[in-house]
Amino acid sequence: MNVVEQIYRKNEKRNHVSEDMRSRKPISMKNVLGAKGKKLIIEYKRESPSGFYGPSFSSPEKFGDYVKDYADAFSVLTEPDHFAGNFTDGLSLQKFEKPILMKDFIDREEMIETSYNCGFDAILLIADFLPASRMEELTGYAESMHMDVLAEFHDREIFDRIPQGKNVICGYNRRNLRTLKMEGNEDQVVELMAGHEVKVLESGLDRSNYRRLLKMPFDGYLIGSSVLKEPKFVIEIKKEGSDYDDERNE
Ligand SMILES: O=P(O)(O)OC[C@@H](O)[C@@H](O)c1c[nH]c2ccccc12
Repeated sequence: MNVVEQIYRKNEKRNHVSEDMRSRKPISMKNVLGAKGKKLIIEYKRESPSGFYGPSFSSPEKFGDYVKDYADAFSVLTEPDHFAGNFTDGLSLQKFEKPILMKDFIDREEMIETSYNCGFDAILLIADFLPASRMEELTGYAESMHMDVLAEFHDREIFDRIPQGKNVICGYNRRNLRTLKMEGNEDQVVELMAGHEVKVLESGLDRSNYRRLLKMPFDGYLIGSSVLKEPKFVIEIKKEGSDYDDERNE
């Protein structure tokens, strides 16, 4: 069983946050990413099973302070065992008034409630590990909580599990979460994703490929490791992305 399946199996033992700790109403990540120009979703994580460790920022708040002028949205890994995350990691980012995505292995309504109560604006649902029926149900539940969903996939064969919905953002993860290998097949999925208003490219964006990837018809780019290792790179990505500011990627 791979590490992601192990994580999902432990979900029933995850703590649930029932106290509402929000300091503001949800902000629509889909609206923010759907506006003109290339949008950056910058991610905070302390480590990952694919080998990342040692972010340049000692806390999500310090991370937010640095990237706030370049990020259009934040992403935070909250899974404790393999990413050293915590559901409360997003609280300190609310003050920046940008949408915050809870990156976790969500497969139940209770985790969406926890996400809302911990100040997040959007949740991640991974189609490679959830049946279409649960993708639909959990997307509907997030909508009832006024939250958006980043519905991501890697395996093109399961693309039809991605729901259409007014709160759905479609993401393509370049990393295969079953093997943890980076398999950037973005050229083959652009066509597939064309029916979604807001499209996000995730994982493995770095100095070797960012110019090429920014040219592609994605609205948002989810970037973690390369910026967490070298924070000033985010300034270069934002500048490169600004060359496309008058475009809306149809
Ligand atoms: O650190 P990277 O290669 O820039 O990747 C960020 C993000 O895309 C990645 O953390 C991610 C995308 N989808 C996920 C699902 C679960 C855990 C992690 C992820």
